[in-house]
Amino acid sequence: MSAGRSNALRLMMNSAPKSGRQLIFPAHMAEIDARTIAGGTPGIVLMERAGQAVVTVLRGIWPRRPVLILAGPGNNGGDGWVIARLLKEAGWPVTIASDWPAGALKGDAKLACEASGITPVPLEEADFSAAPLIVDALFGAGLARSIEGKLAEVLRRAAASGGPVLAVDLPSGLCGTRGEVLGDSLKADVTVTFGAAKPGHLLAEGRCYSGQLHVADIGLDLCEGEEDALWNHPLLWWDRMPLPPSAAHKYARGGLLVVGGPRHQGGAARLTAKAAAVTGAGAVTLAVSAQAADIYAASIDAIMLRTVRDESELADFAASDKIAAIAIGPGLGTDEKAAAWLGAVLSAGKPLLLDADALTLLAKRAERLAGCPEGSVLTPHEGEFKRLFSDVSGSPLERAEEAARKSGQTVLLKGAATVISAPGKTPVINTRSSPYLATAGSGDVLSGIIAGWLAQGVDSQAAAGAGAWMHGESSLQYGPGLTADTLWQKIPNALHAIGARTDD
Ligand SMILES: NC(=O)C1=CN([C@@H]2O[C@H](COP(=O)(O)OP(=O)(O)OC[C@H]3O[C@@H](n4cnc5c(N)ncnc54)[C@H](OP(=O)(O)O)[C@@H]3O)[C@@H](O)[C@H]2O)[C@@H](O)CC1
Ligand SMILES: Nc1ncnc2c1ncn2[C@@H]1O[C@H](COP(=O)(O)OP(=O)(O)O)[C@@H](O)[C@H]1O
Ligand SMILES: [K+]
Repeated sequence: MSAGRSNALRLMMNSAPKSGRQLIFPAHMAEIDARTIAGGTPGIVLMERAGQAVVTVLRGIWPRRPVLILAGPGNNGGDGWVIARLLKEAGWPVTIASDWPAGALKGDAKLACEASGITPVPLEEADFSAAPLIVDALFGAGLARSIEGKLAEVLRRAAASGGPVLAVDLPSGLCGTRGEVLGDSLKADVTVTFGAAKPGHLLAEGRCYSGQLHVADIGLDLCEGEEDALWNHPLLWWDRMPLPPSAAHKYARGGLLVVGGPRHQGGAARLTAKAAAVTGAGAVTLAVSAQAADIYAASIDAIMLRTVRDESELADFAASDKIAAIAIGPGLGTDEKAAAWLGAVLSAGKPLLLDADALTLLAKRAERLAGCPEGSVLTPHEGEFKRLFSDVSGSPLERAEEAARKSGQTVLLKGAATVISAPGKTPVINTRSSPYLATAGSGDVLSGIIAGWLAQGVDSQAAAGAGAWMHGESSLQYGPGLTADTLWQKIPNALHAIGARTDD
């Protein structure tokens, strides 16, 4: 590793240790909890640390104000009782609403309730009229079924109060595994969770319900490598990315072939090609038919254009030494000719970035999926995913994993939270992104970034992880006004943000 690279990494290590990127399912976290207790840390000590962590975050955000704590029947409620006691000791006006007084509680939650010296009001009598700061400690990791009836009514009243909400561990009613709301839930402004974030904080409705997420270290016995998923960050892949050596020449930096389509769809492949070039592929060539060449040529400068007569000429070019990877799908079309061109690049044996129309074509002829060269990346959005893997169901995480298993390739399932799964590897969830990405053509730019890394010899999982992160980072740097045809211009900012530099 070069000195430049190691310095960049060291800087990142200081700001975000890799362990901070672990994602753990709630049921798995309960095992870690039990292991920690068996290792000599009493449960009540963990609960005390959890409560203390919440109070530290809470006091860092809000000045003293009335607090209403909703406490449930389990240990999530126990945390609520610790928070109540600590806030009361600090002189905050605290009310606790719970249908489970000390006599109805067990274990650490009972101890925490008794230690508080506070008598709860029943949930039905919780007074939200003054818009207090609401601490949601009803249910966390132990949510076992949908929230209904009286409990759902309390959550609705809390939501209607307009008071800010801090959720303890998980917003009550949010499934920590899948990110779905079970019955009802309460949107939090801030969530403080313990040990590691849960996939449910990021997936489906989880991101919106969890608000600003804080992960508190409470001394759980959590091992490196036991995570169920990883939360995307440059630390996961940056040490696998090449930096241009001083003696670089363009083909050594990676030759990428981008396959174009009909005249009227030229924009998509051009966006892919431009994004790949900015990402660092040294020589990007767009291959198009003679009929479409003038349209493509009209708005590319740094991208090379090559006209090909037919699929056999495309196959020859794809197989040449100058091509390290191939991107196909954006603007390809789905007619017979497009299918033949897809067949030509599938046989080249180079890592492929398969998106858009290429995925639709593959869905029509599923046997072709098995012929994809090793190290390829599939980037479906929800619609394409359903076409391609019609028999796969579950959360985005489960579906991406199953699709990677079935196809033997890295699958990146796009969405507000994007999931990247490679066969046999821990899946990665990307939430570094802006909703402004929901604009036509932004997926073509993502394809270009990933293909740009594939062309530089980066493995498919790292290329997809880096692609999702840089795409999102570019969108955040852009902000309002983002359109796909200018998004690629922010890619250099994303490269700078992750510390890319040369060896010098
Ligand atoms: N892991 C850690 O490291 C640490 C974890 N800590 C904390 O512990 C929390 C997990 O505690 P937990 O296991 O007691 O589960 P919790 O969320 O309180 O709920 C279980 C209770 O709720 C009930 N119930 C469930 N769903 C329901 C529904 N829909 N409607 C009605 N009732 C429902 C369920 O009833 P049952 O299903 O048994 O009938 C049971 O009584 C975790 O989130 C964190 O805050 C920290 O203290 C320390 C470190
Ligand atoms: N609400 C959102 N928040 C963050 N990213 C989003 C959101 N909606 C879409 N995206 C991202 O925008 C891109 C859209 O890609 P895609 O659906 O293929 O669009 P297109 O086909 O028009 O290029 C994906 O990378 C997706 O993850
Ligand atoms: K909660």
